[in-house]
Amino acid sequence: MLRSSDLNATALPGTLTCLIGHNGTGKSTLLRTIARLQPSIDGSVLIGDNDISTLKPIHLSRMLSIVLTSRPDVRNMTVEELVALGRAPYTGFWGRLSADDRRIVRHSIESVGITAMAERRVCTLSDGEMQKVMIAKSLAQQTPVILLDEPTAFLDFPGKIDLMLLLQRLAHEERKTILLSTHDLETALQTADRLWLLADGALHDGTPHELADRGFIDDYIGRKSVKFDKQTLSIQIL
Ligand SMILES: Nc1ncnc2c1ncn2[C@@H]1O[C@H](COP(=O)(O)OP(=O)(O)OP(=O)(O)O)[C@@H](O)[C@H]1O
Repeated sequence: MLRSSDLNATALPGTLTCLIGHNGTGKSTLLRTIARLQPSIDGSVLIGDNDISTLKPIHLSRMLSIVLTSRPDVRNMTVEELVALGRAPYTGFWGRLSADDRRIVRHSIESVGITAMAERRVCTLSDGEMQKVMIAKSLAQQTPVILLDEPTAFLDFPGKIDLMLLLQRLAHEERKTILLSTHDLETALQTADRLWLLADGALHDGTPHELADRGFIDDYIGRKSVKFDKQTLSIQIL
């Protein structure tokens, strides 16, 4: 849950929430603030009953993981080794993996369908493959909350659909709270359980149909040459 004087929104377990808004409205800033990568100017972020500003880093890293668009500088690692870094909050100073840690890493790799590339070097991966690896790392971290900043930005159209359906499945089947920012409005409308729409300094929180019915999607598109169908949540350029 997010609270401040102007913004108040909740992302729930078992749901995929998409954060949308025009360029520069503050999506990345909001995600980075929720993940405590930058200090909050105002308001508070609660995970369950815990205000994240009061949590020790080790506890926060067991509750929340974030997948950013930047590639980690670990080009010589294998995919499996990188995913295993997700176990860091549990493995202590030396980072030694137990049999249970290894099982969790393998399961995370299988969950995102990248078993065939487990032995590949990270530097050989495409952007889309890298996104899946970072999601597997996040799964290995076993956090109830996963944040992703524009995970579909560099993917081709089928890749975007695959990734959104993967995140939807992880939210629904593994009861994760998944919050991601995206500019892919139509894909978000079709796959998200809820939307957080940042516009005019406010955050509108609701299901895609609720926000569509309240006129927020039309306002966000803001073009007479674009027809938005509230029933099917589809967009047509006239
Ligand atoms: N390090 C920074 N220093 C100063 N201003 C910043 C910094 N980072 C972002 N901003 C500004 O804060 C505002 C929000 O930026 P942010 O990157 O959060 O937006 P965004 O919604 O993610 O944008 P986009 O969709 O273009 O990625 C913008 O006006 C941006 O210029």
